[in-house]
Amino acid sequence: MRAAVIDFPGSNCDFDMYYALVDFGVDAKIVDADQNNLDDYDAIFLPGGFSYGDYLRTGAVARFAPVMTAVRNAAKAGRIVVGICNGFQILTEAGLLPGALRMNAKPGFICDEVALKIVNDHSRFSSAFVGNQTKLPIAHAAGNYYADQATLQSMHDHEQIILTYEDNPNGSVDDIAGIVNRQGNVFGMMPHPERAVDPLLGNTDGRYFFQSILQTSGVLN
Ligand SMILES: NC(=O)CC[C@H](N)C(=O)O
Repeated sequence: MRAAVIDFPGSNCDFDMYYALVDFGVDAKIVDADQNNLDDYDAIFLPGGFSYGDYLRTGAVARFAPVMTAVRNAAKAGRIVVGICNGFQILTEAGLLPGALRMNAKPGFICDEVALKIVNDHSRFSSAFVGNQTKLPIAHAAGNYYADQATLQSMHDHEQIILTYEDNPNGSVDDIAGIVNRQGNVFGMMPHPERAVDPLLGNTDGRYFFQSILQTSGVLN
């Protein structure tokens, strides 16, 4: 699998994502947000961070970066597009995922490890998780997911909610931590699987996320 990890000015999880992918044998490259061609890649990862300093609203500037036209085309073509934390915020701002990420209900940056429920265990991003519970790190000030009632109903109906918080840390509606688009190829979540891939990091549950993508893409058994 060839994967692009997009480096926006202010991204700070690009190397974590890059190393996690390389560790799984993925042919990963870090691609600058000024690039406008992603034709060479099977999967595109928008990493965490503070793109463009989180001005004017987190993800609101990044959605206009030159690379986003190529990200949209990849999404439309059914290729895998993943947004982690700031990447999730960018994908909602770009309209590639429904809803929005608002400031945490209790204002402040939360850096913690949280318990999560796997609500949908047969998506391309969650099929390798064992059981329906996991624990992953979070690190955000704007993780408060919001969507209106009609959107939420449609997401429930189409099994687009993949992960929820056991103990909601940020005020997200319906405890939502991670969602997929209707077509099943664009995914966003606030927790950081790339920070939980090695025993040295104290948690290896993030490996199930990468295994899910690679197994459902036919790269791993
Ligand atoms: N870890 C991150 O990606 C941070 C996300 C975002 N800038 C926030 O604070 O909400």
